[in-house]
Amino acid sequence: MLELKHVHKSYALGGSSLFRKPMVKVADDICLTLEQGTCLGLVGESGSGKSTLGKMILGLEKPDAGEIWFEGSNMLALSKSERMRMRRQIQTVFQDCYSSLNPRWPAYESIREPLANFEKLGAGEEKRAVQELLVAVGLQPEDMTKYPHQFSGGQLQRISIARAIALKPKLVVLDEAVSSLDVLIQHQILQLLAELKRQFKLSYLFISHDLMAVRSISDQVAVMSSGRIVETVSAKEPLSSMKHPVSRQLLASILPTHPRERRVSSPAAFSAV
Ligand SMILES: Nc1ncnc2c1ncn2[C@@H]1O[C@H](COP(=O)(O)OP(=O)(O)OP(=O)(O)O)[C@@H](O)[C@H]1O
Repeated sequence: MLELKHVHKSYALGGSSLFRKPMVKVADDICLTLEQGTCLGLVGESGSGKSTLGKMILGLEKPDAGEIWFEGSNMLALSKSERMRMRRQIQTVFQDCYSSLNPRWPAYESIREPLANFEKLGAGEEKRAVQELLVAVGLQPEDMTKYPHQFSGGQLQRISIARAIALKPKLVVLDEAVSSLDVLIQHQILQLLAELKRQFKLSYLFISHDLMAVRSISDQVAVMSSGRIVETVSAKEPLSSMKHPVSRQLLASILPTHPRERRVSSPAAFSAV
């Protein structure tokens, strides 16, 4: 479904120098494949380039070099109208549900907006579609009249998810989508995402710094460090199959050496240890 071939991206480092600014590589020869109906987890420390990779797949950033293929088309070679058509097939959920939803809009407007942009439904059909989406994400149809400040963080993320799946996309880029939630709510949202993936035949790119959350939902896990994919493993393999020093470092941060000292940070981690 999605293939990245030798993708490169650099940013100029800040500063007021008159001379050529030094560049930082955030994607360095990235090659990745995501099969239809699966979840590819992308894990790595802060600043390793995960979000930039997600943005390039969403068309929000342009690679300096390389190709991004989606459903047999090179996304970087599409015309504007073809890109728009393709764009509806790839949706996203960001970490910060408070800023990704308009505080002045009731849930109805937030979920309806993509439908209004891309589909010409009658008012009754739109309302029915929004209500069905609310139910699909575990909320009530009546919740459509409520405003963001009337929801909890977990409920807001459910609305962001409803909005992301409103157009029945093929791929959803989930960028730290559960990171701002407390542990139990994270677990519920991960379960919801797994259920929606099955129900709506979705594929996911799940970006997180939390290795256990990534493993709990992904089929494949790619580890990123300084703009490079340093290791890709099946999520079914035991943790010990992760050999790269960066992967070991991520593991060490969640699994202290002595069992008595283990502070289980998520239900996913709990089942793994
Ligand atoms: N628009 C930009 N201009 C310049 N530098 C940028 C820009 N966007 C990101 N960067 C830099 O690129 C690097 C990678 O950022 P990115 O957000 O992709 O990493 P990340 O792995 O998602 O990190 P985090 O988990 O903290 O979000 C960082 O050093 C960041 O400061």
